[in-house]
Amino acid sequence: MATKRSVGTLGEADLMGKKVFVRADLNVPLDDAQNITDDTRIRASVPTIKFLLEKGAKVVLASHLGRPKGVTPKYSLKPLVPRLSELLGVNVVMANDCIGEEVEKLAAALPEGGVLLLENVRFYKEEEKNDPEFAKKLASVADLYINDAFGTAHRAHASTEGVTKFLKPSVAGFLMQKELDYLVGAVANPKKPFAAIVGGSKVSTKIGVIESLLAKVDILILGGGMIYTFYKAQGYAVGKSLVEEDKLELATSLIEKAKAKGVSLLLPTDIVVADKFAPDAESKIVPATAIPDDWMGLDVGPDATKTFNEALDTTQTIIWNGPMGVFEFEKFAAGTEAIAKKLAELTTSKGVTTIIGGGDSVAAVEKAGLADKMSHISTGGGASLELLEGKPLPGVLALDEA
Ligand SMILES: Nc1ncnc2c1ncn2[C@@H]1O[C@H](COP(=O)(O)OP(=O)(O)O)[C@@H](O)[C@H]1O
Ligand SMILES: O=C(OP(=O)(O)O)[C@H](O)COP(=O)(O)O
Repeated sequence: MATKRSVGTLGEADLMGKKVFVRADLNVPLDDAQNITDDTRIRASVPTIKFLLEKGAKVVLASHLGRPKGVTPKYSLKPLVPRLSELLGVNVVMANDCIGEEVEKLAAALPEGGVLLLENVRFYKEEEKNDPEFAKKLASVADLYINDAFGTAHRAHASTEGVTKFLKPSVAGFLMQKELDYLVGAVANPKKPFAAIVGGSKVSTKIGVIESLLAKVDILILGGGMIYTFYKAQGYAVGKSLVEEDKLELATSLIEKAKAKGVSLLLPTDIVVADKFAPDAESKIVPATAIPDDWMGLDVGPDATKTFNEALDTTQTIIWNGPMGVFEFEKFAAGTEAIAKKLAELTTSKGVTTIIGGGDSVAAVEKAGLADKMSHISTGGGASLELLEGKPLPGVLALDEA
């Protein structure tokens, strides 16, 4: 993907008094009382907005929240206003819509250094259809466009892609830039040795990532539910563990590809097995070659963790996507926690570049309280997966080149 122009190239002359349409990913989790349960994505969006406000711009801020079908009060962005205002140090004005007369009036009345938050862009089906008329209406209240919504950059929607046809320049925000620097830059030109750790539930959802990373890494560590398909492909008994019967040949071919490319592929040597899929299941540690019938593997064992740690000790760059086990159950969280701890230690004590590629691995790092110890934690699950598979993201492609 060509390098894109970043917001840092915009100066006071470009921004003073200008209305800037900022697409952020403010898709944060809310509880039943509409309280924000994790404000990471809001905090991650602040540097770009603050930069614009300091340069005297007027910010028209847009996002989606959830996957509403039409106007749905539970998916309103209104609950975000107090936290946004607090983090930005300004009183954020909220519109009841994302297009139309009221939005036009509020945008026209914005002072320099003011922020107008639009209502959920997905309240219109035209957003996800990337309808040009809708994109034109969104664009009509602003002079230029900044896309900082990395988490939504894999969607070709009106506010992430269509709007760039009507606003120039269209540039990447600081968060978008940082995500691309790590997930594209550091992965394409890693400090070597370079290791990837891939886990998660199924091999089918990670094939693209594994294949793409096999071309770049020195070490590939596999964990999570997908490993039982690899074991079965090698003729081991896997009991009641998760297996994708139609991916056995693929698993064998991935093992062969790793060999051919000289990649050290590490599968766990021992497993924590359970008698049922439940937090209170009976559990025991067994060799990977001896999973008993009627038991299922839900975590990697201590020997595997030791081997993984020794391999990781030799590296300079590590990318991690997907938990090592069912980390949501305390009894089966140790393998995932050990990876989180190891990466935190290597980042802080040895300056190793550690990149956490979105999704459940981020949740695991946060659960372990180690989020601030990693080099980069992606704010996009689906988007980071697509990037790591080598797919171009429509929301990035549409931006001006640097
Ligand atoms: N051995 C296992 N058996 C079943 N599920 C597993 C196993 N190990 C991990 N998982 C589950 O995989 C899920 C995450 O998978 P996935 O969505 O592919 O990862 P990510 O969100 O990081 O991309 C978690 O909910 C976790 O409980
Ligand atoms: O939460 C998001 O993606 P993620 O769960 O893959 O990280 C983004 O806001 C994109 O949302 P979408 O998958 O409804 O388009």
